[in-house]
Amino acid sequence: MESFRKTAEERLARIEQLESEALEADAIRRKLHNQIQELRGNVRVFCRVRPTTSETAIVDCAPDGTSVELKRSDADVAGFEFDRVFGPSSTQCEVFDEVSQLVQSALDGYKVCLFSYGQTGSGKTHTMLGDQHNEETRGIIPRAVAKVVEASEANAKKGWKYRMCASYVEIYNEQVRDLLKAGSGHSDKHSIAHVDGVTEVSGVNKEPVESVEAAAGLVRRAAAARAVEATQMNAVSSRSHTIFMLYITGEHEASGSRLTGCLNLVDLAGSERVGRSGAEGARLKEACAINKSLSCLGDVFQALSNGQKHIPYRNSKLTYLLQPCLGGDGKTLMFVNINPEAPSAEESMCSLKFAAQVNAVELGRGGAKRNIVSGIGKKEDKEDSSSGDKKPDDKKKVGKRPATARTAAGAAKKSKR
Ligand SMILES: Nc1ncnc2c1ncn2[C@@H]1O[C@H](COP(=O)(O)OP(=O)(O)OP(=O)(O)O)[C@@H](O)[C@H]1O
Repeated sequence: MESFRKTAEERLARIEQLESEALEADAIRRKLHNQIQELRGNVRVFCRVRPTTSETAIVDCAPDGTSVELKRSDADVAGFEFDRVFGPSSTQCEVFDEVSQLVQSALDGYKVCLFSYGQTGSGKTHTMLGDQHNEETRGIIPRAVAKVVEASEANAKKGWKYRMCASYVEIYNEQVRDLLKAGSGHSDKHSIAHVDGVTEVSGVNKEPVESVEAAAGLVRRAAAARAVEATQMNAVSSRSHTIFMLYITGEHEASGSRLTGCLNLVDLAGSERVGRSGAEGARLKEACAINKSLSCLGDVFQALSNGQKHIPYRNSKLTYLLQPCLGGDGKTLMFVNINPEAPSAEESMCSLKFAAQVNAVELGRGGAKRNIVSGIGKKEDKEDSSSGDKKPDDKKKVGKRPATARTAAGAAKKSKR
C-alpha cells in the first residue's frame, strides 16, 4: 500500500513537471514565432495580380515570387519587389498559407491587421472573402476564422481557455454601420475607443465565435449585408471599407497567463481615381470619402516611415480603428491587388507606388525607414501615391528602368529574411 502511494505521488509530480515544461516550451515557441515575424517585418506587403478577362496583361510576375513588372511600353517598364508576389494562377490556399503565420500571432496575443488595397475590380473581395460556399475558393476571412477556432481547440488540450468574439463593421462616408445587426444603418453614434490596446466600437454587436460553423454563418450574414453599389467600373463594386474584427482572449489558469490578441481583416473600398470611375452626385461623395480615408492611411504610413512623433491616426475612422495594429508591436500585412490589363495601367502604377511606400515602413523599431531609391517612393511620389484621386506623372518619376531593375525597399527587406 505504501509503495502504491509512493508511485502515485511520483507520477503526479512527473505530470506536474511535464505540464510546466510544456508551458515553458509554449512560451518559447510564442517568443520565437514572434521573433521570426519581426525579422520578416511587422509591416509586410504582398502583391496579388488577378487573371485577365479579355485584354492582354501588361503586368508580369517573375518566377522568384517577389518581383513584379508593369510594362506600359517597351521602353517604359517599372519593377517592384515585395515580400511576396502572387501571380494570376495562384490559389486561395497558397495565399492563405503565406498569411496564416500572422493569424497565429493574433492567437499569441498580438494586434494584427490584414488589408487588401487596390482599384475597383482588382480582386480585393476575392482575396479577403472569396466564395464562402466553396471550400477551394473561399478567401482569407473564412480560412482565418477556421484556423483560429481550430487552434484554440488544440490549445485547450494544453490548458488554455480561449474566448473569441467578433464584430463586423462597415465604414461608409466616414460613418460606421454594424453588419451583424439586421436593418441597422450608417450612423455617427458608433464611437471608436482603445481599451487595453484593443479597439472597441460602441454600440456594435460582439458575437461569440465558438465553432467553425458559427463563425462561417456570421461571416455570411455580414457579407450579405454589405453595401454594394454599381459603378461604371465594377457591376457589384463595394463602396465601403469592411472590417472583420476578431477579439481573442486566452487564459491559462494553472500559470495565471493571459493573452489578448485581435485580428482585423479589412476589405478596403476601391482606390480608383474619380475621373475614370465616372462618379457624380452621391457616387462622387462616396469616392471622395473613400479617397480621403485611403489618403489618411497613406499619411499614417508616411508618418511612421519618417519616424514622426505624431502619427495622424485620428484623421479617419479607418486609421483610428486600426491604430493598435499600425504602430508599436502591431503587425500589418497589406495586399496590393492589381488588375493587369492595359486600361488599368495608371491605377496599377498608383497602387504599386502606394504599396512600395508601405513596404518601406518598419514598426516597433522607432518606425525607422528603409532607404528607397530608383525613383519609387521619392518625396513627390509619396505625396501622389497617398491619394488615390491624384494622377502622378509616373513616367517622369519612375523613369524608364531596365526590366531587371528593383527597388531598394524590396531589396532591403529581402536581406532581412
Ligand atoms: N485571383 C482571382 N482569381 C479569380 N477571379 C478573380 C481573382 N481576383 C478577382 N477575381 C474576380 O474578379 C471580379 C472582381 O473582383 P473583386 O470583386 O474581388 O474586386 P474588388 O477589388 O473587391 O472590387 P471592389 O473594390 O469594387 O469591391 C470578381 O468576379 C472576382 O471573382
